[in-house]
Amino acid sequence: MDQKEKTDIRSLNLKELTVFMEQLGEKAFRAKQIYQWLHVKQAASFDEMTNISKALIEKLKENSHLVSIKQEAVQISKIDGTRKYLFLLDDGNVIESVFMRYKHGNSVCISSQVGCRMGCRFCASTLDGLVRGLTPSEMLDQIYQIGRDTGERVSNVVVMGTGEPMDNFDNLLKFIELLTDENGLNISQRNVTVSTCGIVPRMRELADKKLQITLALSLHASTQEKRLELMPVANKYEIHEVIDACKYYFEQTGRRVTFEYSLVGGVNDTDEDVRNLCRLIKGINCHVNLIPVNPIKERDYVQPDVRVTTEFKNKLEKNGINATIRREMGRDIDGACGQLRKRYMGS
Ligand SMILES: C[S@@+](CC[C@H](N)C(=O)[O-])C[C@H]1O[C@@H](n2cnc3c(N)ncnc32)[C@H](O)[C@@H]1O
Ligand code: SF4
Repeated sequence: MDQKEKTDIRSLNLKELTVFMEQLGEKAFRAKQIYQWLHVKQAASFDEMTNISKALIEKLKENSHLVSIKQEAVQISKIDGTRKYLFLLDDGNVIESVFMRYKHGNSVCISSQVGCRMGCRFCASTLDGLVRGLTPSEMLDQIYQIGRDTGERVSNVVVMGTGEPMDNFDNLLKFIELLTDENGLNISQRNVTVSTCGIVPRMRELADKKLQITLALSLHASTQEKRLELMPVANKYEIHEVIDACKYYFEQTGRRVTFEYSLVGGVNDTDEDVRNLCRLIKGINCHVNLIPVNPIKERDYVQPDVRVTTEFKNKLEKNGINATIRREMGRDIDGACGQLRKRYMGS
């Protein structure tokens, strides 16, 4: 059987794995054992499953495929221990993930797609378009591999690497289910953040699931006109529609929404921008994350002065809006998101 036709065993939930085992003529309790190997012990191959008979391992190899991504490179920051990983997928594609240490625990930022088709002007991940969405197992294995490599527990997961998670929606939902499953890694839903450029129907659908995960909206502008300059997705979903979807998310889940705002010098960092932003999001239970734009060589966007960034934050706070300036992690190894992969691919 071709690899592609085989069941992606690490993407199955326990119920599906039980059905799969029954189809192979095995007892249901075997499913629990194998699920443990896949998601608690995080086995990289079937041969690691020492309490499973050789015959069953052969049957599993014949009928299923165990996704295990390969660490191709890692850059480690001398400043704060941030690690940037490059992983090789079975089909030869490469993706990036980042491990960060915070006071409240270790956090992993994962990719959800190979490339992205959303075309945001400042983002390196989209320069070569979308190749494909990642499977639930490929999303999970970024966390498993990093846990193995560092030997440390991962307590927070942010879906903020390459790709638009809402453009890979079913796989995203399955990934969250597996990640937060009490029989698996059991990460609390509250410690999971999904960031989107604003695909309104999917944001609303996610809200209806009433999960306890945090939704982060990449807002980056305070008016429809300015957002259009930076983010082509604004052609499809108007800024007020996107804000309404955020309000809906809060209503359905009770979870405070995060607005990400990449500050670009001379583009969205003026007094008028901050005034418009206050007007746009006033009254919403939210938090604003200000991120000085990370320049990429393909565009001439620059970071504002530190003074301008601080002023921007202070003005938001004066208007009663919670705001932080995102601390740059791994400054010495940093390239903007997606740049390590681009360099690896030789462009
Ligand atoms: C790479 S995206 C992935 C998640 C999702 N596609 C989104 O846009 O929210 C994660 C965040 O990184 C931001 N980002 C992308 N390129 C950036 C850059 N050069 N400087 C600062 N932030 C950037 C995005 O705007 C977004 O808020
Ligand atoms: S910012 Fe997010 S949605 Fe926009 S191009 Fe980059 S990855 Fe895609």
